[in-house]
Amino acid sequence: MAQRLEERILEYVKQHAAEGDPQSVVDHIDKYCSQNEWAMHVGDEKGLILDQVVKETNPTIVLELGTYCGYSATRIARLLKPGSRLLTVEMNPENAAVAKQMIQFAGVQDKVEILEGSTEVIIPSLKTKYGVDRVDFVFIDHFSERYTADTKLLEECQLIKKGSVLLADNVVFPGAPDFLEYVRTCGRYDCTYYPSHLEYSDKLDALEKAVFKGP
Ligand SMILES: O=C(c1ccccc1)c1ccc(O)c(O)c1[N+](=O)[O-]
Ligand SMILES: [Mg+2]
Repeated sequence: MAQRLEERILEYVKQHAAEGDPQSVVDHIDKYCSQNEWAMHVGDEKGLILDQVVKETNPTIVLELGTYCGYSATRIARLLKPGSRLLTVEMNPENAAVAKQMIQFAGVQDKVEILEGSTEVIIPSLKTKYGVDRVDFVFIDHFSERYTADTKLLEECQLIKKGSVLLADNVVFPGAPDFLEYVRTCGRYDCTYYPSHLEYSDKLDALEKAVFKGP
């Protein structure tokens, strides 16, 4: 049996999901993590809200903060139009290695690039090192203590422009009170709150959408 939870999830997907089918990969991760071992993917309930916001945004360039095993990268990439790309940042190299294999198995590797490292280092390098001009959609799902600082960094680096959409996971559990305060009161975002539940749980959680109105 694989030593790490993330490797057990990948093994289950490889043995049971349909290779090249991102929906099958997503469904099997949800099945494993709801029936066998809890893990911190955005999950199926909040995932449907994520799908809806991605579809209404129809982004060309997506940035994800917090790859983990690649569940939401796979979930987002399956909805992206040809020629669009998703850059996802993961600071844990073991998780990045699992995510790389998960994304490859799902067949979305041509749309997804995993950037290993911390957000505070990678965000300022997106323009120079990764050829990014602006990001249309940002899924914020790493440690909630970094949500506000990284949002300010995206503004300062001029990576978000009028109309860019931020969608933050876990604004109720574990909670991101300073992020909610910031985006709701700084005057530069139109915010929408989506109440839901923590993945694979009946604990309350929510997503917050913050559409940038410009500097
Ligand atoms: O922080 C945790 C956490 C806290 C305590 C125990 C386990 C995980 C968490 C919980 C649910 C999430 O959806 C999520 O994205 C995270 N996270 O780390 O980014
Ligand atoms: Mg989360």
